[in-house]
Parts: sequence; C-alpha cells; structure tokens
Amino acid sequence: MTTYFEYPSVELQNELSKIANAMVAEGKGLLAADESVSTMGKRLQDIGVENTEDNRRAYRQLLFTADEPLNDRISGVILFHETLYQKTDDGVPFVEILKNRCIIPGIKVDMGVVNLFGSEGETTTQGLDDLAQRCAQYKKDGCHFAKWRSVLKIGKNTPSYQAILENANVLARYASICQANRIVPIVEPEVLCDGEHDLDRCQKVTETVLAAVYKALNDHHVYLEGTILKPNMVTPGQSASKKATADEIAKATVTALQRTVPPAVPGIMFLSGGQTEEEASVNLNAINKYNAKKPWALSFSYGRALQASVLKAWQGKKENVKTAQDELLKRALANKLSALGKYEAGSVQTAAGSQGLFVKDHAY
Ligand SMILES: O=C(COP(=O)(O)O)[C@@H](O)[C@H](O)[C@H](O)COP(=O)(O)O
Repeated sequence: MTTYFEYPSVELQNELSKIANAMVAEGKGLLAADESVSTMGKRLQDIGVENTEDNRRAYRQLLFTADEPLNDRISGVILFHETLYQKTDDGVPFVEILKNRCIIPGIKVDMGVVNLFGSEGETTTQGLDDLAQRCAQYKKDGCHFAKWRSVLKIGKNTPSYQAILENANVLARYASICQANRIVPIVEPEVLCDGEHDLDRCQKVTETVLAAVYKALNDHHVYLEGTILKPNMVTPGQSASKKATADEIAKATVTALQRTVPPAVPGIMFLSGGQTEEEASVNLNAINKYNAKKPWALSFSYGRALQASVLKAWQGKKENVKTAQDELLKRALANKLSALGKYEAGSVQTAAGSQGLFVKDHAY
C-alpha cells in the first residue's frame, strides 16, 4: 500500500473549504430541488398538474423567488440539469436569481441507480463516465457544489459487502472528480428507511456504511474540509412495530456520526427520507440539542420535507403562488431554528406538516 500522494493546492483547498463552510453557515441549510423529470412528474401528478417543462419551470420559479427571509434560511439550492438553464417569466436565469440572493447554486450530477448483479435488489449509482467534463461546465455555469446519492437497503442479508464497498468507492470517485473541478461534493449514502428493522439495526448499518465511505474517501485522497455529508438520520424502519422518540433518534444518530465522521468534515446536512415535514424539523432540533461532542455543523438538505406544503398550497395556480411561497418560508424557518436547536415542536404550522411523505419501494 503506497502512502505517497499530493494534497490539493492550497488555493484549491481554500476555495473548497470556503464553499463548504458557506453551505453550513449558522442557521442555514439546503433546499433540495433536484427532482429529475420523472420524480417531479410524481409530485405534480399528486396536485393534478401536468408534467411539462414549463410547469416545472413555473414551480421552481415559485421556490426561488420567495420573499427575502429565504436568504437567511437557505444557503444553497440543489438543482437538476434542466432547472440550471431555465429562466424566470422575465427572462432572468434562475442561477442569477440565486446568486443575487447569496444562495449558492448546486447541481445533482448522478444519473440514477442500476441493479448490482447477483445482489438481493441492491444498487449502485451511475454517472462517472463524463463527470469531469460535466463538472467543469457546471462550474463555469455557476454551480459550486454537487450532489450524488447512493442508496443502501436494510434487509435480512443487506446491505451486502458488495453494495457497501461499491457505493463507498463510487462516492469517493465522484467526490475526487468534483474537487478536481473546484466543486464541493455532497456525499450522500442514503440508508433507506423501508423495512421493519429497529433503531439499533439502523444505527449499526449506518455506522458500517459511513465507516466504509470515509475509508474510500481517504483512499481517493478527497480533501474532507471541502466536502459535505448528507446522511439519513438513524430511525427505526417505516414498518417497525416500535417507534422511536426524537431524543432516541438524536442519540442514535449523533453516536453513529461520532464513531465514523472525522471532525475535518465541516458539515452534515441530513436528508428527510420520508419523514413528515414536522418530524424532520423536530428530529433535527433534537440532534442539535443532544448534549455530546459534535464537531460538525448539523443542518438540513431537505427535498420532500421542505416542499410538501408548498406543492399542496400551490396546486399549479398563479393566484396561489404567494401562499405557497409563504409555506416554504415557514418550513425553512422551522428548519433554521432546528439547525440552531431552538425549534419548539408545533410552533410552525404548514399545509402538509404532518402528512406522511414516505414512498414505499420508491424507484430512485
Ligand atoms: O437527496 C434528496 C433528499 O430528498 P428528501 O429530503 O429525502 O426528500 C433529494 O435531493 C432527492 O434526491 C430528490 O428530491 C429526488 O429526486 P430524484 O433523484 O429521485 O429524481
């Protein structure tokens, strides 16, 4: 095993860590608005809106032009390729709107999952082939961070060694390619919440997966100070007979992270993974309040848990845009407070606050 390698130049290190730290600025988190065309189609179908390019554009315009308090609650937005090149009704590129609000544009760069040969329905994530060229172009076009999601499933025999190793390695290759192109990688190994497993099993799987991810990142000489981790919270499976309290989730989550994530990582920004909007806020708050060593910022990078109420209020109608934007601002405020450990459960009421957002066997 060779131990000779080069660190990135000081200039590159500074650029990457500056971006990563801005993403986890105190009391701010990410809006994950990177739904691909088909996922967005499902969201729009739920509110009876046709999945056309212009409807997707109108919806993203609604999100990005919400009133001024958004700037203080959201540090960055994860975009989908199509959205990056879309414009407002007045012809202003979305990326300009975000930049002018000091909200950092980011981009989803993975190309979805495929089955692993011989596995029990496990997957790896594709998209490495032309990733360097795409990252170089995205950087020119205004994106400063990227997202890549790997998916791990808890079952009797899963996640397997094959899936853990493969996904850790693919995440590390992705992260190194992003950094070579001056883009901060969000490393997202999502342990799905499908299943009957208990809190303890989820904690053990999460620890094992994260340990493999950080070994692979080290093997690929990834500069940790210029990365963000986007993990699942440690929760019992959606079909578990015993539910867990927010305090139990906080303890299990922080313990798993303490055991596996180096302090060099500036921030951990959780996915919501099917939790209700309110659960995602309450659990993040409990994580931040949990009294233990926590050397990283702990914040949010929510998709469904920031958008369910917005979609419900919007219904595709122009006259509902303002109300829908207010829903986004309220949910972003709740999560801002949670990132600071100051959220009072139930103090923010939104249109779909307690609506279940879990999608069983969701095909990513
Ligand atoms: O990582 C994410 C977290 O979403 P979540 O909070 O779990 O709803 C999102 O960015 C999702 O990746 C995105 O909404 C899903 O889009 P697809 O990749 O499924 O199209």
